[in-house]
Amino acid sequence: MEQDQQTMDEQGYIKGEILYTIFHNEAEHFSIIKIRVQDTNEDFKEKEIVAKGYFSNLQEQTPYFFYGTFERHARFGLQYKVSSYKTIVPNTKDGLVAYLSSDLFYGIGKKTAERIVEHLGETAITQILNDGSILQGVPGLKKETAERLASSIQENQGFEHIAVYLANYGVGLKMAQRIYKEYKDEAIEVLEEDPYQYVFAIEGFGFRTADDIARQNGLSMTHPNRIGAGCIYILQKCIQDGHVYIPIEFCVDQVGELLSIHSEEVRIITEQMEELNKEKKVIMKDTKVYLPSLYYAEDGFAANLKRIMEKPIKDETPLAEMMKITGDIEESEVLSYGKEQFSAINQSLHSKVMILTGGPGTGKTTVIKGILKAYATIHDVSLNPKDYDDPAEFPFVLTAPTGRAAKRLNESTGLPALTIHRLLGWNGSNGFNKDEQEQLSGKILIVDEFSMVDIWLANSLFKAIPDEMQVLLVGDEDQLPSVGPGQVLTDLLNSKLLPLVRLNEVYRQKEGSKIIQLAHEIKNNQLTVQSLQNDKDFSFIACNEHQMLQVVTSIFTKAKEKGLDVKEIQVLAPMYRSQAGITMINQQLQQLINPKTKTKREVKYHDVVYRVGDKVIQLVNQPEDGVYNGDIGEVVAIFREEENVDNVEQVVIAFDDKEVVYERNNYINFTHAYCISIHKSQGSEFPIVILPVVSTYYRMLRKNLLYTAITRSKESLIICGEQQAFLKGIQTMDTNKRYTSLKEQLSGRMKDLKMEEAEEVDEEEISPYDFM
Ligand SMILES: Nc1ncnc2c1ncn2[C@@H]1O[C@H](COP(=O)(O)OP(=O)(O)OP(=O)(O)O)[C@@H](O)[C@H]1O
Repeated sequence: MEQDQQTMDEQGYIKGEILYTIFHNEAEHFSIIKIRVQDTNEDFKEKEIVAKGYFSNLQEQTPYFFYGTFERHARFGLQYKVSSYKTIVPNTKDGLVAYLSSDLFYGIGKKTAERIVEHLGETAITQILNDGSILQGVPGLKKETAERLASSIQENQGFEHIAVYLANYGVGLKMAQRIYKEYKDEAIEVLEEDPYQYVFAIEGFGFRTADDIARQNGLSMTHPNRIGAGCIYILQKCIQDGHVYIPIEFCVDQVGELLSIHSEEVRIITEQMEELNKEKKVIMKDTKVYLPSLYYAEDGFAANLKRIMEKPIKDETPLAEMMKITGDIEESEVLSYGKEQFSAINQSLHSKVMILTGGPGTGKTTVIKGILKAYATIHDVSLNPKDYDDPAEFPFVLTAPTGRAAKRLNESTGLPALTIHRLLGWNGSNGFNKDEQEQLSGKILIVDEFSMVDIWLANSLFKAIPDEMQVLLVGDEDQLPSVGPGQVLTDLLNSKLLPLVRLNEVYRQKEGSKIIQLAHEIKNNQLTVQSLQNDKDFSFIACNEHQMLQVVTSIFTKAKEKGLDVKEIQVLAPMYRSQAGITMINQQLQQLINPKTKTKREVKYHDVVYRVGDKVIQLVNQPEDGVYNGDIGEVVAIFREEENVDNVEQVVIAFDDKEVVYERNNYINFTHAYCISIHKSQGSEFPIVILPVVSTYYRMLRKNLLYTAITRSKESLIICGEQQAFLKGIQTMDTNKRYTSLKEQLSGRMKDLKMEEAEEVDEEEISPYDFM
């Protein structure tokens, strides 16, 4: 403590009492306070100063040392920005009695405080901090009260002590709060012995900061903790690029580079990786290294897929009967299935697990509806959930990875469809309610937009599928892979282990859709400049990066003049930065569509203004509130702190069927959605899409990205930008290979499993018409 004091005294400080609190945010522990200055080593002569910082449990009329720096605020003038602080524990008997009987310590009145001070003397606090049980000897003090007081004193002083200590390493108060919450009294010990732990346990704690602290504490360049942390850090970073594993050699190189370890010493890295492997902190297999959660996710998914496939379907419906059944459906739907579509219906009803893939407008939804109806006829079951007394008896389970995709599935089939998270019952940090112990009920599971499902979610879903359940995985293989690690759909297709029907024939094109034509030309590498001629549902507006905002604005202005609902129009762009990036487009469109008015409430968060009426998008899964990454909503209310019982500022966002309340520390979970990223648009469709494409996006312009963007539009597509950039983009393949080993895992496991028809189905010989 004394040493801390010395180091801190070299820093600027203000000693003083809090007069009153000007602002306090409970969620972030952020406060702005007015201080009466008692002493300072700063060049400051005033009697009072406004200070701000992240504090825990500050008490008015209690003296503190505040360490920090002066800052001039544009509106509020000179302020003291506090980087750490500590209570000045009184050293007189009267002061101690006042301190112990203050609001800080519940249940201690003046009389009890006097007895404590009487018994322990002026050094009472130091004695209690050293050994809380010393309070047990205070006459008349109940054991419970003594224990509670000891832990409150330790808690209060503990945080300040740690904050002061961390400040020596340049770690601010906000981070200190997070560290203290996680490690409590062990924070300093961890910091001295293995600060790298913070990188993995504390959000926002950088590897470089931990490394600097470790080096200051004399940890050698090749210390096992340093190298181990470097490995885990590199593996975690690689997950962000979608990898499930990375080659050991690559990992060693990356760790060497991160830690500046010379090539002659790389042996030390390999040895430490083997150590981590023994401790099961990483998994090394052949030439690959994984984080355990990913290794076991792939392994678990493969094992569960095998388990499900091992139970074949008992009843076979003869082909002639299938023809008859589908013929009846065709009549009721007033269409006739194409050969591939019939194949898909027939094959899926005879396969335990099947994949259905195809581009836009090839009839995936039409086929799903056909499968549901045919299943209902074959098994003589109702498609109406209300006809079942026990909901668990309802045979059809429909799901999709995003809220919007699930909603579309529900609208197109008329059956209940949930997000995978809701289907499995997300229960917060502990995972899902449905798992291998408590599996899903139902007979046939249809998962739409399967290309978006990462290996973690695929594993969780397949765990919960009972042996007898039939599974149909539906997705478009040409779309972007999942945001999370893995490429489950692609790996399953490449493994050639599952029956597959690929729909190639386009039906919507027959209705004259240029959008679908473009999508298929991109997919088949056939698009030329001529394809970009304007049509009734497509236009290409030539402009450069600097004209983009003006062009997008004028499209919206014209749409408004024509009386179109601007909410129907969605701008999709590949990146946030640039003159024509998502951030600038959003700012511009907010001004046009939802401008500032005297009455409309707004809040500012990190330089972005959110206003009632703003269109916003959810950026992360928040299953506890039923909102998911990619859901689009509208700000419907903003409450000031004094206007609600929780005394915190709140933004309320309405999504399709629910309203979600966000407090300031969660504002990071949403952003404006006048323009959204193409990645976030996966699984959603919009009536009108505006797609800016300019050469400044060059690094992002890839075939699957542009294909995904174009296939989001249902009625109308407007591309604005440079033709050359667009043409170059659709010819650029995504070369960012993802390291995954699902294909190998599957072929290893399935060797001994007698496969059903695993080839792509081709029923050239038969046609439904033969039976009609
Ligand atoms: N056999 C068919 N005969 C006539 N029209 C069809 C046929 N199959 C599909 N369609 C029509 O083609 C359009 C696209 O079909 P559907 O929505 O099922 O395709 P999709 O693959 O799900 O497309 P997307 O992925 O773009 O939603 C629909 O209007 C549908 O009614």
